Amino acid sequence: MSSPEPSELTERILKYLEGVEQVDSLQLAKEFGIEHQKIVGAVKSIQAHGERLLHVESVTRKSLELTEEGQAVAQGGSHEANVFAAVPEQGIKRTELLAAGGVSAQLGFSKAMSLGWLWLDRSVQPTLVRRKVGAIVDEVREQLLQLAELSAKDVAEYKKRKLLQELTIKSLLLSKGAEFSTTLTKLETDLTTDMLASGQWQQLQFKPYNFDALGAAPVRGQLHPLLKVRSEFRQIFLEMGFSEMATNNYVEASFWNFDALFQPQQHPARDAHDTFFVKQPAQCGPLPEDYVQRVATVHSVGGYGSRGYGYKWQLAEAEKNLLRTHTTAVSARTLYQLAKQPNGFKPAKYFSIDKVFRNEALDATHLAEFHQVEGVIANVGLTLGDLIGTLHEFFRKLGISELQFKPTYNPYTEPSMEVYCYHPGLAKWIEVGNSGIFRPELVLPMGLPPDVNVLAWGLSLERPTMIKYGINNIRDLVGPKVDLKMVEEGPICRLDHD
Ligand SMILES: N[C@@H](Cc1ccccc1)C(=O)O
Repeated sequence: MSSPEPSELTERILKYLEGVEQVDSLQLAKEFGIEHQKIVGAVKSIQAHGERLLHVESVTRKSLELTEEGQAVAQGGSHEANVFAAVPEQGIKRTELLAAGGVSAQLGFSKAMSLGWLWLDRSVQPTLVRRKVGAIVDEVREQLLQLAELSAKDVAEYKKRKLLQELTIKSLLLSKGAEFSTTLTKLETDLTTDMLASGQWQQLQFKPYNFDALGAAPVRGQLHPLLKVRSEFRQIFLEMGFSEMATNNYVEASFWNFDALFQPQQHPARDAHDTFFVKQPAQCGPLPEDYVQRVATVHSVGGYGSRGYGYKWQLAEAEKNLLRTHTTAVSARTLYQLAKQPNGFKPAKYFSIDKVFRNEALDATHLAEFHQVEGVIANVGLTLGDLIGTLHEFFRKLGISELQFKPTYNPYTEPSMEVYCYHPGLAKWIEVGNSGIFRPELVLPMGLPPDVNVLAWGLSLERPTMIKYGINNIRDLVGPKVDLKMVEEGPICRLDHD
């Protein structure tokens, strides 16, 4: 289809109208070979020149059309006629008759039976389908070929059989107005100082304001999907009464990242393969001495009912600066602060969502930096049941209601559980988090009362974001290869929480 300039089209429409009484916009579209929508647009712009040029009336018509199946029947015959035609003189086994034709053959067979065209000969084994009449008239086909002559009852019947459909067609009926003309004066869109000074404005015609027009989209910043999902998580924690921990330090002492969490100094995770150690400053500032002493003791000789690891704990190892490998380092410092409150212990619920760093092999789902979401609850007498209940509530707010737990090992929690959820899209259980109850070797040296238990769980922010935004490769979400259009046009995130 050609698409002439809009102004060309408006004049073409007016010229056409000059020679006729009236014309329908659909008819024009057909004659000009142009999309109907374009004709409607051109009529609208003619109307902008005033109401007296062109008379426009909206018309709505209903029209009957064959559906795809209806067209097939009109061309190749009805299902029942085709089934009839497929029955040979000597009869045919029913299964054989129906084998090729699928659903339509089934349908055609029952129709042909009820019309009395076919009968079942049970005097032979196996039963045969035979013709009951010599010849038939395919009325359905004939009627579909002559839609105009259908009775209302037939129309209803064929609509039910999905052979016919009724369409509503809207168009514009055009005729000449009182001030009809085949040429349009160009309408001015701006009133200039020149027009005012020369007095020319008095002769000019101005285009009316279009208050319905959409304005130009303002240029604005856009939040990255990770930030959008982060604010949803934050909202959920806040609704559950958690307060946010201060995570604004990527550099952490090994002490808080590992030692305070009862991870022995020879633990493989501390190895330079997994951890980015900081060269400068390589050592952290002063650590709380008496607490460090209690941590040293519990690692080397035990205490609080534990035998410890039985190795020589070294301060120099704990003082090494690193990029934190998990947000649990922040949880450790926050719990130590909680234990030190001058007015005694008060129950607390904390959360954090921030960046962590690991020296890992990079692939489609792993980068050297990512975000963790972590929740911590400290209260008297908490149990594993409380942890499971809280996880159910937390994940339900994320729109995940089916959870399973699998025992696992973390140096800092006992018992520890991996959290799995059923992903209906992937039709399998996927791991969504890790959790546990902090060990006595961790909370007691901090100074928390012995009857207080601390529950905690963690998950990554990237994984739910990738699932939510349908991103398969983490490099499409983070890093230099990210398509900024994805960020600009990405929808807001709504987790289905209640
Ligand atoms: N720190 C753990 C997550 C976790 C947090 C709290 C309790 C248990 C596990 C991780 O990095 O995977």
